[in-house]
Amino acid sequence: MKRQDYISWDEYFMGVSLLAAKRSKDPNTQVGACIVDSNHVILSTGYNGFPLGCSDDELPWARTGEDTKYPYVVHAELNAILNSGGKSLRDATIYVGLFPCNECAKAIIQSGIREVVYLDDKYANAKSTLASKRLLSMAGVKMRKLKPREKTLVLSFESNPDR
Ligand SMILES: O=c1[nH]c(=O)n([C@H]2C[C@H](O)[C@@H](COP(=O)(O)O)O2)cc1CO
Ligand SMILES: [Zn+2]
Repeated sequence: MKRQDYISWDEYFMGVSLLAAKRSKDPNTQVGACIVDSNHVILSTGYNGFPLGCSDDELPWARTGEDTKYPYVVHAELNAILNSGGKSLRDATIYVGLFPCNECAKAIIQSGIREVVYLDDKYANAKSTLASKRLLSMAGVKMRKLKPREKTLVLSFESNPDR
């Protein structure tokens, strides 16, 4: 008989997006994204970070004050779109830890992605999130909050038959 405790596609792709977020150097919010086609093939991943060649050690991670991260950081969703290497993203689904902002929504729509699956919506009342939802719904992009069956999923690097 087949295993019964295998993870769902949704859990798998959101899990990949959460793993990508672990690469983020942002001390406050780590976001990951995973773009998937209609055959359940992963097309790309990304996380929030500074552009290629722009050092994490020289640019600021501050949220407030004179010099903040905001003008420099590339959002996870845009990084995932740009990392797809020219593959078509038409009719794809993007899994993201955090609901996309309006700038990412524009890129999502223009790249042909048709569904956004998200976990957290902690900035639901921000202008950027409201504008994002307005754009995505006008463009007919589906938005779906993932309700995972389990709160956690443990990965182990130990060699263990039960992992
Ligand atoms: O959609 C998003 N995707 C994304 O990658 N981010 C990134 C930019 C910043 O590095 C961080 C947000 O920082 P903070 O929560 O400290 O304001 O998350 C932020 C958003 C905004 O919703
Ligand atoms: Zn964004």
